[in-house]
Amino acid sequence: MKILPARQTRALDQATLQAQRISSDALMERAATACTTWLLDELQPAFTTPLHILCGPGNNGGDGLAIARQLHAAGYSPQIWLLPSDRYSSDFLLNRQRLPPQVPCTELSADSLPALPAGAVVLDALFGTGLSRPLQGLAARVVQHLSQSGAVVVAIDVPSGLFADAPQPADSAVVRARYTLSFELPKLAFLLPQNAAFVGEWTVLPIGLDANFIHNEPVDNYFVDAGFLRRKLPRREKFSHKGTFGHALLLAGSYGKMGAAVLAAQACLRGGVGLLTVRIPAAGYDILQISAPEAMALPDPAREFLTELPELQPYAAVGMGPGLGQEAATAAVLRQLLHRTPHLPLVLDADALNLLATHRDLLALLPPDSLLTPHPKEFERLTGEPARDDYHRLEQLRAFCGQHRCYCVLKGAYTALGTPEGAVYFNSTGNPGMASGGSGDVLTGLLLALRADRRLSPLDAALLGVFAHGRAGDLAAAQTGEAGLVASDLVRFIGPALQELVDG
Ligand SMILES: NC(=O)C1=CN([C@@H]2O[C@H](COP(=O)(O)OP(=O)(O)OC[C@H]3O[C@@H](n4cnc5c(N)ncnc54)[C@H](O)[C@@H]3O)[C@@H](O)[C@H]2O)[C@@H](O)CC1
Ligand SMILES: Nc1ncnc2c1ncn2[C@@H]1O[C@H](COP(=O)(O)OP(=O)(O)O)[C@@H](O)[C@H]1O
Ligand SMILES: [K+]
Repeated sequence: MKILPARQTRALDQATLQAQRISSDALMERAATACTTWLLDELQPAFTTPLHILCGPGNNGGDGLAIARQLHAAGYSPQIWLLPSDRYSSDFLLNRQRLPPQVPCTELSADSLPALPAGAVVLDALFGTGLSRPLQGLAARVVQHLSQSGAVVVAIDVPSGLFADAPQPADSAVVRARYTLSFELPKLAFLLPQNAAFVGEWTVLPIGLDANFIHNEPVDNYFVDAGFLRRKLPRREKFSHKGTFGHALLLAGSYGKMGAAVLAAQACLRGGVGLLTVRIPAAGYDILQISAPEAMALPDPAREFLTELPELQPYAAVGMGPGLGQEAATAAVLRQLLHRTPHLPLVLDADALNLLATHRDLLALLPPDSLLTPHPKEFERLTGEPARDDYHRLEQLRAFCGQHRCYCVLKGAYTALGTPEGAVYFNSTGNPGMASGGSGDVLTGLLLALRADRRLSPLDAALLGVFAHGRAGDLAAAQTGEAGLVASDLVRFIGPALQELVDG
């Protein structure tokens, strides 16, 4: 799915009205119907549940008024609270008129705020994508009142006070929603950790906005769901052989961290690689041979960490990082690797990234289309500059990928894949059970397998790998629960997660 900024959302609205020859109030009615249906199906309020709808002066408020009318028609008794204004949108006014007289409608003021008992449901329809400045005065007071209550808050389109695609000043008033119902497409703000407390659980409600417009509109940001990846992972042809899927080389492990090498190796094997060779320090030889018998072991002469780069000629892709340590001799191996692989697909993670950050001249040697997989702290080391906020970090991601012509997987709840062209793809799979040691090593191994598969472009390999890794986490968590999920469980579910994506 594409992620449209607020200004493009308005153009999408207009394009829809023209293409479908409908009036703006008909579109508002669709939006309201989608929200009402969600409320009745998902929240299933009792007829006695207190239902309050807070309406602002624009079309977001118009949505709230239309929802109130629909809830009333369904037998509920919503109460409306209006934010006074000297300018209302025409569809707000139209829906104000359409409101049955039985629906109580009160103007908000500092002395007149709804009493909100715990368990009350409040629909926040104060402001949507038309927010042009932070909330102040009465609107801010209402938001504060709301956050002090124990009410279940459902934000319509976007929590009021939250900019859909830009940071707001610290300590601005923003509604803290339990649920956010967004129309047609997700908003960038939903995907950033700094907004989690405002957005709550978000859902996209399709309202039939113009698909042609969405298709043709250039964007910087995408949300990757299973539909987005359809037909990207080719099935295995009947007469394929191990050469078809590439021979990967993994450089990983050091004394005490051989598990990282094992996890990455197992994930690479489950990721469908044709052949895998693993370069481990000599002390890791038995460990690897026993825990990943399908892989070939190529022990380094040194016992505890890597000191020599093997011959690279046989390999289709090279991965380096999990459990490496940061010895000077290992940094020299990374340097040789970068010098000798101008055309080999590379996947760099963990200590390989930390070594890049401490030997910064190496960054200039990164072959084009290299794939880096930092978590936010590793990314900060790579850029050398702490991010001011999550939006700034995204700008850093675009700049870094552009400057180094690389793909960078910035790991997190919505892992963000940056491309050399400046696009960012947000992943939709995964769960907090994956926030434990070793999950990243599994991702590295899986990505290495997909980069060794010559049938896949660098972008598709990265998108598929990140998605399947999270999906493996979701499949595993369904069995183990989130707390009980460990990285080796991810390995077991890579196969099923990939199989779901196979074309045809
Ligand atoms: N294509 C879509 O996505 C659709 C959007 N609709 C709704 O329309 C909304 C957008 O409507 P509008 O463009 O009217 O915008 P809003 O309803 O968000 O508010 C705009 C009004 O609020 C004022 N305003 C902005 N920031 C303010 C602040 N901080 N303090 C006080 N006043 C402020 C503006 O001057 C303007 O009068 C969406 O969020 C959604 O709820 C639906 O009705 C139909 C379909
Ligand atoms: N809350 C979360 N929701 C979804 N995925 C998560 C969450 N926390 C962590 N992950 C995923 O788990 C992996 C953790 O990687 P990393 O931080 O490198 O861990 P490690 O170094 O322990 O292997 C990443 O792919 C990340 O996206
Ligand atoms: K809202």
